[in-house]
Amino acid sequence: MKLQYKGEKPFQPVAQSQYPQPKLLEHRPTELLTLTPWLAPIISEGTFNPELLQHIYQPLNLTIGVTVFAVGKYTRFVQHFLESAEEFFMHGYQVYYYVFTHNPAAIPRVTLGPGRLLSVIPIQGHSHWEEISMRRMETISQHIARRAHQEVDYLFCLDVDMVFRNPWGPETLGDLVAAIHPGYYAVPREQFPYERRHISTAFVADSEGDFYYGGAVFGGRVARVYEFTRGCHMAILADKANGIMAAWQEESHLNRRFISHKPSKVLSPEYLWDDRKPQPPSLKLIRFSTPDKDTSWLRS
Ligand SMILES: CC(=O)N[C@H]1[C@@H](OP(=O)(O)OP(=O)(O)OC[C@H]2O[C@@H](n3ccc(=O)[nH]c3=O)[C@H](O)[C@@H]2O)O[C@H](CO)[C@H](O)[C@@H]1O
Ligand SMILES: [Mn+2]
Repeated sequence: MKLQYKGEKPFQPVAQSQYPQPKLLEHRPTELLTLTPWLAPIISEGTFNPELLQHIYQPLNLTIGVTVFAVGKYTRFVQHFLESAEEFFMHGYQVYYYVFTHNPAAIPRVTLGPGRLLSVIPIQGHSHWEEISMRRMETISQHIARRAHQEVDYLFCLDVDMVFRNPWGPETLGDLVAAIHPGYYAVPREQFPYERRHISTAFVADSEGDFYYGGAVFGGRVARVYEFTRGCHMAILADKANGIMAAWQEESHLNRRFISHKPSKVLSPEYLWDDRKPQPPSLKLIRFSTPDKDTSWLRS
C-alpha cells in the first residue's frame, strides 16, 4: 500500500537525465557561501541547474502565492511590479497574486499569463508608514488562515516598491525562505541593525545572528509562512503593549525569529537588491531590486 500523507504531493521521478555532472572535488561554483552552518542552501547563480529544477518541479503542478501591499502612494509601484513579475517570476507555474490595498480602484489591470490570477483585497489604511509596513505580518497570517492555505502551496511575501530584472524560479522554493539584506551581507553581526533594547521582544544580543535578512522578501510553504507571520505578529503585539516599536519594525521581528526558527533556504542578495548600490562582482545577476525612489516624499 502506498501512503499518501496529507498535504504532500505524490513522488515524481526525475525525467531529465542530460545535465552536467556534479563534481565533488571541483572548486566552488560561486564566490559566495553556498551552505549555512545548519545546512540550508544559500541560493545564487551557479549553484543550481535551472533546466533540471524545471523538470523536477513542473510536474508537481504547484501554485505559488505572492502577497504585496500597496497603501497610500505605494499604489504607483503595482504596475511595474506586476509587469516585471509576469516576465520573470515563476514563469510557467500557477501564480496567485494577492494585492492588499486601501484603494482597489487604484490597482491597474495588468494582463496576466495563463494560469496566473490576481486578487485585490481591501484593507484599512494607516497614516504612518511604520504601521503599514508592520501590519503586514498580521494581515498575511489572517489571509493565510482565511483563504490562502486552500489556494497556494508556497507563498512569498514581497515589497511592492521593487521590480524583477532576471528569472526567479523554483530554486527559491523551500519550507521557510529568507533573503539576505543587500546592505549588510559584508558586515559583522554586532553591527547588524537588530533591535538592541532588552525590553523589546525583537532583542538580539551582539553574540547572536547569522545573516541580516531583509523584510522585503520572505516565504516558504504556506503552513510555515502562517506560523512565521503569526509569531512575528504576536511579538509585535507584545511590544505594542509595552509602548515599543522595534528599530526596523517588522524586519527586526523577522530577524529575531529567524535566529530561533532557522530558514531552510537562504536567498543571496541577487533576490533582494537595491539599485542605489553598485553591483559587486561576486553577484552575477540581480533578479529583484528596489529602483531608486524618493523615500522622503513617499513617507510624507
Ligand atoms: C533600506 C531601508 O531603510 N530599509 C527598511 C525600510 O525598507 P523600505 O524602504 O523598503 O520600506 P518600504 O517603504 O518599501 O515599506 C515596505 C512595504 O510596505 C508597503 N507600504 C509601506 C508604506 C506605505 O506608505 N505604503 C505601503 O504600501 C509597501 O508594500 C512597501 O514595499 O523599511 C522597512 C520597514 O519595515 C525595513 O525596516 C527596511 O529595513
Ligand atoms: Mn521597500
